[in-house]
Amino acid sequence: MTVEPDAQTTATGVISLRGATLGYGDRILWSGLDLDVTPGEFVVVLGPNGSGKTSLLRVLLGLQPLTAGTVRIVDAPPGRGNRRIGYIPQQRAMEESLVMRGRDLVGLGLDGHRWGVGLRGMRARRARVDAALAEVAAGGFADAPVGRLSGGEQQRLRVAQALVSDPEVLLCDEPLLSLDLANQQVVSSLIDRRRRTAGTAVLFVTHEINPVLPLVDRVLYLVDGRFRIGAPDEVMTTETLSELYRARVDVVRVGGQIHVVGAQPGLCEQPHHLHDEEPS
Ligand SMILES: Nc1ncnc2c1ncn2[C@@H]1O[C@H](COP(=O)(O)OP(=O)(O)OP(=O)(O)O)[C@@H](O)[C@H]1O
Repeated sequence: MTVEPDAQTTATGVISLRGATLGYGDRILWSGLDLDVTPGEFVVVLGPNGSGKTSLLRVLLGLQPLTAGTVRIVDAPPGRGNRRIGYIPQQRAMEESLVMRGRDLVGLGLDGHRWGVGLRGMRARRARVDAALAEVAAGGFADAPVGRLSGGEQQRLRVAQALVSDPEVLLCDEPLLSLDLANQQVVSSLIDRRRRTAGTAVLFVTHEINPVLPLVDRVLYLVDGRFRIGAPDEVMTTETLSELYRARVDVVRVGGQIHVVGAQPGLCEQPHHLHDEEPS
């Protein structure tokens, strides 16, 4: 007798979606999504405003149920407060009046009970926080009130908070937004180092692929209920994106960067200075 394997036994990824559909009321954001993200893989999620990128992260965080299909993340259905999942929320400046120290912010990423009570537990916890701070080179400002730190410094602390529990999956929602180029590089190389050294799988929502392009293994591109998944060279082409957008979209490569011209607002690069380049 042949036994049909179920979604659980066939799952090969630390993130695994099968026939996943998400809609709000009559509106379907995406449907029939099959995706396995393997340990150490860097998957970027792209798409115009409102295409359902953040909603995908909310599903994986257990904050939003699927309309149909199945989802598993680190061997379990999504649930709140799972320390095997690190999450970097959208970059927002913290209140200037926020007096919490950086090291306390990072400590919020740790489970209380895992470190035990008493002096030994406190020491172990502190050592873990110190290690996370060192990993993002934030030791120098760890005791300052976070409200007084620069956007880049705050973002390094958010990365440390997401990584302090040694997660197997890192979910990032536009973590480079409003960072300057130097800090974009700092933050993306921190994330890259973690997935290379610890095998943490990364799902990275962004509007701008170029700052992370050298790191990307696969792209999940969502447009108006449709999607494509594949290597950047497969997905980021004039043909594929025109098909997805159902309109002419030119993908132009300039100096190792990818520019998308003619798509809906919210994704496009500036379309100027690109006219002489060959679409790929
Ligand atoms: N709880 C909800 N109820 C109804 N509609 C919702 C809910 N949450 C999100 N939406 C809608 O779903 C759509 C997708 O939202 P989502 O935030 O996932 O998009 P996104 O791709 O991350 O967009 P952006 O690039 O603008 O951040 C939006 O139109 C949003 O208004």
